[in-house]
Amino acid sequence: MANVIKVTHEEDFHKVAAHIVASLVQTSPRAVLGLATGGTPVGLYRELIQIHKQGLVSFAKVKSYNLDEYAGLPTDHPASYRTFMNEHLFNHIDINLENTHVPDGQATDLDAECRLYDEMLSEAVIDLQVLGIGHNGHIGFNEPDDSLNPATHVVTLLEQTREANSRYFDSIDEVPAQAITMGVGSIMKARQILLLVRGADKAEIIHRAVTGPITTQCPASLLQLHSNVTVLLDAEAGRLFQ
Ligand SMILES: N[C@@H]1[C@@H](O)[C@H](O)[C@@H](COP(=O)(O)O)O[C@@H]1O
Repeated sequence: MANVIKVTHEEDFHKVAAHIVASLVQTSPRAVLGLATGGTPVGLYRELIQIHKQGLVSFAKVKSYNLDEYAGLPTDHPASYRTFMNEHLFNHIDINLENTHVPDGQATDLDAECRLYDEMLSEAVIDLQVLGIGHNGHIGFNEPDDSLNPATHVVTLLEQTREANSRYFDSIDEVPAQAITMGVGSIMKARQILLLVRGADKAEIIHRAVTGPITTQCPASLLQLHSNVTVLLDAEAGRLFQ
């Protein structure tokens, strides 16, 4: 059973998330972080930058692995996840960019890139994996399906996922059809998972993921099998939890 934390005030959401990440890095300066993109963790990253600027935490020895990246998008495209991470976090803290890893969506051989990413992951145990959730229960870009691939793989994005992410592009036609994502096996291997969920539109899916059946049709429900998951909810996303 996940540890579910529901916060009342929106600003506390980001502060609580940042406290969890920063405390880990303070006690384990060589921590390995699994990082996520999307709108939800932006406040967490903003708070971490603040805490870093106050001199309370250093990321100099931290390593990071991101969950996913669009296929075929230039690394410096404004909507690439590499750009997102650089702009929202890495460029503002003392992390060594060489210690940050985001799958290379521009690789000519995407399957080879997936194998390479898995090799890197196999050499590093993720201490804390930050996750968001898609409206259909996806984690990373692991979309609902009859079966799930445990390893890093190329995925064809569902239309609703492209639609949800089209806000970062000029139009939905520009959203890549495919992405590279860490698999659920790699996510489940993390020592600790912090699942961040905000907004009324996520209330039903997160309730289903935490309390409903464990099914590949809701990839986040597999997290019920992990022994150290914290689900952080804002008031709206936590509407269906007592
Ligand atoms: N690949 C990312 C996911 O990692 C993220 O969790 C999801 C939700 O994003 P948001 O937080 O913007 O709702 O968006 C994308 O699909």
